[in-house]
Amino acid sequence: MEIEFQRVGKKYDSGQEALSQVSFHLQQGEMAFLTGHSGAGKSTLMKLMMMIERQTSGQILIDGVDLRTLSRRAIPQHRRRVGVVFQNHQLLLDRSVFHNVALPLQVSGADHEQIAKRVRAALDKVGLLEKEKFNPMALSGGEQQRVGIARAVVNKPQLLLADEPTGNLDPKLSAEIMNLFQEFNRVGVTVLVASHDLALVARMRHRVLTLNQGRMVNDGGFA
Ligand SMILES: Nc1ncnc2c1ncn2[C@@H]1O[C@H](COP(=O)(O)OP(=O)(O)OP(=O)(O)O)[C@@H](O)[C@H]1O
Repeated sequence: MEIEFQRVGKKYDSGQEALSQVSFHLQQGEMAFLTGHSGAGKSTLMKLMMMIERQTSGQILIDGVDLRTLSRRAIPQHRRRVGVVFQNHQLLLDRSVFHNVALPLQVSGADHEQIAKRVRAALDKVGLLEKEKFNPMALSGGEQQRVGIARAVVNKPQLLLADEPTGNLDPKLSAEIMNLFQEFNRVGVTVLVASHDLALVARMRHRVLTLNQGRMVNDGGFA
């Protein structure tokens, strides 16, 4: 998936201007990091890409299509093409690892056999195939995060967004999670990872986008 922001602004109803005049272009198949202080606008930028929030100025083009021109019906279709990973992974604790990963497929109406195949393929990619019957509470923090990643990729998204995916993890586990994102990127998925961890971001040697008080202050260089 290819993404282009053209002078995008987002002002919340509260009056808070979270983004202003943000322009950048992510090529199909590119991987980049998004950094910036707390409140700089990282989550807002990702919410605009998922159409959870709408920009108040400027244009967002996804594969050349202006998001404002999408019909109401096209919005869920768009969201299915985007996989999202959060820091607090938001797993459901009343169901197994398997059923957590299966959720996005159930929403999109796939049959049982197909669901089982896709869920196991996703769990295999994150190295958790043998834990499919476990309750998420019985897993370590790093494993829980990998379940969240399996769930994000089970629909084979063309864009993977991760908002502070390593926030609670130690450096070794954080590096493992970043390597996983890199593997998805290697097979053609466009990946954008928001992270506070500048040392980790620098080690990954990808493009770095930096927000400061809602403005893009650095694009292209390494952290
Ligand atoms: N729903 C909302 N309503 C009003 N203001 C909001 C809303 N969401 C975010 N903001 C404000 O917009 C600004 C940017 O917030 P955002 O969550 O995008 O930053 P962030 O860079 O992701 O921060 P963090 O790293 O702390 O998650 C902040 O000032 C925040 O308080």
